[in-house]
Amino acid sequence: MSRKTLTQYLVEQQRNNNAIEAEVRLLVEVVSRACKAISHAVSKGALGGVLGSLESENVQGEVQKKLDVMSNEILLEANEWGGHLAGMASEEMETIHHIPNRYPKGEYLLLFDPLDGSSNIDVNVSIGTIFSVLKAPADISGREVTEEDFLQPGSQQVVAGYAVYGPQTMLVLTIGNGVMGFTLDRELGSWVVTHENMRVPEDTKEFSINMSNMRHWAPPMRQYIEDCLAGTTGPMGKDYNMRWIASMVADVHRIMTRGGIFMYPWDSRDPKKPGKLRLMYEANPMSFIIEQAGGMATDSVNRIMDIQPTELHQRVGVVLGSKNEVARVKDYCAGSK
Ligand SMILES: O=P(O)(O)OC[C@H]1O[C@](O)(COP(=O)(O)O)[C@@H](O)[C@@H]1O
Ligand SMILES: [Mg+2]
Ligand SMILES: [Mg+2]
Repeated sequence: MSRKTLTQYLVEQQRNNNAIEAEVRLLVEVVSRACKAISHAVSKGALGGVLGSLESENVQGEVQKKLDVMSNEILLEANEWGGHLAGMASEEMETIHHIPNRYPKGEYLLLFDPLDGSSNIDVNVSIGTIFSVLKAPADISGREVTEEDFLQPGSQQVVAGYAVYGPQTMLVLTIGNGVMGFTLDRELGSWVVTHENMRVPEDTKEFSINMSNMRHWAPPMRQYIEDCLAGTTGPMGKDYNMRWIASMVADVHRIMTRGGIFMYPWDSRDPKKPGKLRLMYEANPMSFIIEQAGGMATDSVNRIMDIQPTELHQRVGVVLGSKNEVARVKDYCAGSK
């Protein structure tokens, strides 16, 4: 039995289910093609000269890896030509990217973290790409797109997805009616449906957090982890396992597959920042995917997708994954434990 490809799935969603517009379908096709090209570059490693850092820093003051910049360029170039977009924004660019005037302006906005998990590139551990699609305001055809147009809460997302470049290359996608997983068939050159209707188990015994920051966390977060570590002898009454890959894409993908809770909370190293991860390129798309799979995503207390962004590169605390465990952390952080 031959399996469905991404293209067949998207056509079906457009024609039979009316779940997406033609423009969105084409946009997802273009982004997924760009992810294939990134996957190809990633897999060449040292042979393709893609490892290592550049001299440059991005807007967040982080040293850019060669692959951060290459992946950004691949996504920009692919979507300028065929993306049906009004504009793009990326973790790696200070401000928004206008679509050159010579092309008809589309109605959508694309945001991405071109290469997530940069610290894992040179050590051959899973990395990925995260993306989010928003609808531009209705008057966009008559004017230039602005940064303001992108500042929409995550609940407005039309599509979110990630590609994970691991032992297998996978694309995980939501268009707002559940979550589908596709595996890249390198012989065919196609994304093939392999994980239908992905669901996050409601309960878990596995947490994911960078434990080296423990002394910097707020007391309720420390307490929650201490209670997890106490296992069967503590208030949770169960033993927990821990995983931290340090690529959000890979950690979230594990949670999408077998459940778990992922946390990058506020910490006192840089107290003015609400968190390390970026709302528009990381937290919102992952929250949309997790919620569509039956999970929950908060900044520790509030729903991430309800946050009204005030800046393009805004940061946020992130607690997401198995619903009942995320709710438990919320109880700790809201002061009820
Ligand atoms: O190195 P730390 O502090 O554990 O942080 C790891 C986190 O940082 C990130 O790598 C940030 O993403 P970028 O690589 O896109 O900057 C997340 O993917 C990951 O969860
Ligand atoms: Mg990232
Ligand atoms: Mg990145």
